[in-house]
Amino acid sequence: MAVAVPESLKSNSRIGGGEQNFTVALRIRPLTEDEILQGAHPAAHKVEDNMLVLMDPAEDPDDILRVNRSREKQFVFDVTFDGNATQSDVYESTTKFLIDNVINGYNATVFAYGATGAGKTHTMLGTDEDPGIMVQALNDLFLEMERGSEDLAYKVTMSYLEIYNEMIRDLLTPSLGYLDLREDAKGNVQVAGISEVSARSTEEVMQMLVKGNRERTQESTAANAASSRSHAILQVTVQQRNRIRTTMQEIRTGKLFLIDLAGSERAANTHNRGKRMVEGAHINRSLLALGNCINALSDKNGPRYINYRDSKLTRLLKDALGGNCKTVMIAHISPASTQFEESRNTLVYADRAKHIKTKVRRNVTDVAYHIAQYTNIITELREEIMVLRNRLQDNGTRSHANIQAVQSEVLGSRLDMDRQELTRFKEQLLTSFKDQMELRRTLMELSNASMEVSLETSRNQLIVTEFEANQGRRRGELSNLDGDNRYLEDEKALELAGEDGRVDSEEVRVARDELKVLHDEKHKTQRVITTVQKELEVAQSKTRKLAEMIPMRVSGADQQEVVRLLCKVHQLEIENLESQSASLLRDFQIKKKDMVISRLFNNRSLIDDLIRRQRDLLDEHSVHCPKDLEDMYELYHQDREEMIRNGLEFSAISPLPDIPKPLPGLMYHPAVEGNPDVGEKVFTQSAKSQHARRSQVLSRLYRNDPPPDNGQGSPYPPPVAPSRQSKTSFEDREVIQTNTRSIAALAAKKRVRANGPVQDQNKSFASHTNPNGSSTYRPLYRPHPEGPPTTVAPTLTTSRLAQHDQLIDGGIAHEAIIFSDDNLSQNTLEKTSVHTDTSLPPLAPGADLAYRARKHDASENNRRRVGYSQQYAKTQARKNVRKNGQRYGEQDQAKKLYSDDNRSDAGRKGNTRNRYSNQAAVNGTVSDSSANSTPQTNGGTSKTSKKALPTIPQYRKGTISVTGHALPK
Ligand SMILES: Nc1ncnc2c1ncn2[C@@H]1O[C@H](COP(=O)(O)OP(=O)(O)OP(=O)(O)O)[C@@H](O)[C@H]1O
Repeated sequence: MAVAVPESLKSNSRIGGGEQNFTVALRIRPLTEDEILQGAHPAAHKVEDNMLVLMDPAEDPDDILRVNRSREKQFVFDVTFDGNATQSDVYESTTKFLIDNVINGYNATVFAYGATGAGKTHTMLGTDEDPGIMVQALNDLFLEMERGSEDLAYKVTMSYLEIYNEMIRDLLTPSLGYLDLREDAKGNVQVAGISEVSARSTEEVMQMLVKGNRERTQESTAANAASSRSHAILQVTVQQRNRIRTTMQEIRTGKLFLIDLAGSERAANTHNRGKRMVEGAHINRSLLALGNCINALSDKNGPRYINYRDSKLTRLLKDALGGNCKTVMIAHISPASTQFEESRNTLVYADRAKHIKTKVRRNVTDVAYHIAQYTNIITELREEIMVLRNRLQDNGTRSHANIQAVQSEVLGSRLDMDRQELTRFKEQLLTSFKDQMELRRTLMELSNASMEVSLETSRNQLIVTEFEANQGRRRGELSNLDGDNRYLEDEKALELAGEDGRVDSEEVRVARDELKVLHDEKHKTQRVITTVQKELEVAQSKTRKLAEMIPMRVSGADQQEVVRLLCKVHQLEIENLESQSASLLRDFQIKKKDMVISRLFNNRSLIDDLIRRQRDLLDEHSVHCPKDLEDMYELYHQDREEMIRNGLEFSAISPLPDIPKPLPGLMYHPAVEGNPDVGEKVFTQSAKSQHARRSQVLSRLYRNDPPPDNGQGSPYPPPVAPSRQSKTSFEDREVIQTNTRSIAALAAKKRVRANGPVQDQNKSFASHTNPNGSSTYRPLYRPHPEGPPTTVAPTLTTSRLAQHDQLIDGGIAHEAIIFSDDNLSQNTLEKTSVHTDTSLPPLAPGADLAYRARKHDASENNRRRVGYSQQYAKTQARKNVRKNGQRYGEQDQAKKLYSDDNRSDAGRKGNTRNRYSNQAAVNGTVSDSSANSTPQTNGGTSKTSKKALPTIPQYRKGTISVTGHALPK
């Protein structure tokens, strides 16, 4: 049955000092079998937790003297236990709260009081199976100390003694005999020589307790089979001190006294005799002294003299009874009616004890160490410092290791983050690079498409302008026809004319339609290019920002190196793409230059026609030709002859018109008019005189100086208008340019001859010598994709080849071509005389590869460039030599060729046509326009001769080709 802690005990249970009342508890044991056999009945009854009623079993209703007295007596204590209370209940309510007080330096006493056989030993000592207060208190004490602060150190000592017949005996060391009580100057009573045994655990205390109990004097009496014949006192001293040593150290000393008193006994009940009776007398005397002390201490009139000295028991319990101690008295009674008197006496004593007050204070000793002790203290402190240092070092090492572990962990996580971030950045960067490259590639393809459109546009424009130029020629020729023939031709023209009056061939119509489509395509492509360029700028900006941000976000050197390499790879990809783009651009430029060359040749052809027509008009109308014009005619003839002599005849491509000889009286000497020999003499003047004359002409032309007097009094031509001057200058520059080309072409021809067949040296050309002595080279251009393989290939004369190469690779002329190409206006093109032949023969298989090989053979190109450079140097040297008036064999040869050519001409009119016809017949022209015609071998104004006009470059889908000529067998 659990017993609640009474309110009165709660104040005592608090840790602290001050005046405190005795705590009195009452325990009523159960009836024993003997008592029941004796017919006893319960006389004591617990009526409440703190109250009992004692019934007087001897009440006699007939006793008149006691009639007015109450049969029952009520007692109130702090707590009351009956026979149902357990050992634990009693301990919890009476003793447990004292443990903390003792540990903190307060004294406490628990003693069991009562008659013999009332159950004191049972409460205090108990049994092994049902331990009493001593065991439980010591057990709790050690547990509390273990739970105490680490800064506090405890020392527990115990002594166990008995007072038997007023003699003190050490139960732990019984051999010590009887011990005396001594009192120091402060009045503290101590047992001299008693052994104080240190205990470190509850087990040690229990072992000592068991050992001491074995030594305790117990005898069998009539009242108790195992009656304690002595007072047993267990003293447990707890010293508490701080672990930190200082010069002044506080030591708290708490003492716990657990006392099992011997029971008072009445001799009548115990039937003791002899020794037992003596023992009983001592017991009763000491208990009487205790009772007296209690009576004195509990006097309501205030404290009076307390005679502790009447017994050793009271002397030892001096502090417990009236001093510095928290005291708990557990009174024990038997409920048996047969023990009524003993029980009543006990209750009366206990009731008095309730009024006893004690003054409790903490037992604190401040220890001041002597200097002599300081050495030990210092040594101890040093040892402690060393221990602490080692501990710190261990902790430090552990901490250092921990820091390293944490650092490595942080580093690892950072590296992981870096790695993850790098992966993310890498993906972003690669995506950005990929987008950028896609855009660049798209831009390149669009640029290429734009170039293709441009080329295709030029090709169609060429077709149109050529056609229109031919129409112009034809109109001019018609104007020369007589009436009937003109009528017939007009009828034919009307038949061919469309609704708009324009006479377009099918090819021209297609070309015009394509031009419209190409015009739209050009603008459309340009718009797309603009859009893609903007997208590329955005992508570049994004990539730039990413590339700038990544090094700041990625800390590792390796990671940064990875990013740098990625950027480098991207840069290389860009360069690769740019080189591809540049290659495409070069191809495009070459194609455009080829086209420009073609246009220039056509332009030259137109100019030749113009000159011829003008000359015809001059002849027909016998117009006086000014001296400077005659000079220009002369220069024109010289250049032409030189080209012919050097194999730069344009007959196969753009034949020179049959220029009429200069009019007599101007260019020629009057004395030799009509005499070809004399005429020849004119052209066989010395190179020096030729050069001087040429220089004069050029000088005049460039400075627009007035022509010199011809000595015949002929008037100077009227002053040339600025526009006219300009035109003349342009034409003159053309002449100069042509002359320059001639020199380069001559050099090229010589080089070709020196190197043997071009096909061997240069895989792109096959050469053969034409019957007229000029070399014709067949370029191995790309085969027409729609045509079957054939042995027929287009041809290119040596002069064309040389001009082509020279223009492509040579200095000023090269640049001039580029600029003239870029600045070539539509009007200019329309004015250009072009002849086309749509029946291109397919090329031989592999020709394309050969052409490409030539284009991309850098070493070959370099070699050729070196050759051109050398040739250019030679040309310059020749010019210098000419300036010095030296004569060259080539000029003689040119004159001879020119003379031969003139002699073979049937006449000025139609001479050109004859030459075209002859050339076509020799070369076996197979153009559509001439395929069904019969080649003319003699002069005349036949239509066939017109159709056999010189071949010109023909462009197809951006690929250069040349109107074909059958290779000579
Ligand atoms: N609360 C109890 N419950 C059961 N039995 C008890 C109780 N108290 C005492 N007894 C029994 O009563 C008998 C006497 O008890 P105990 O020896 O403890 O008395 P005592 O007061 O110590 O006597 P004495 O003064 O002679 O030593 C014992 O046999 C004991 O087992």
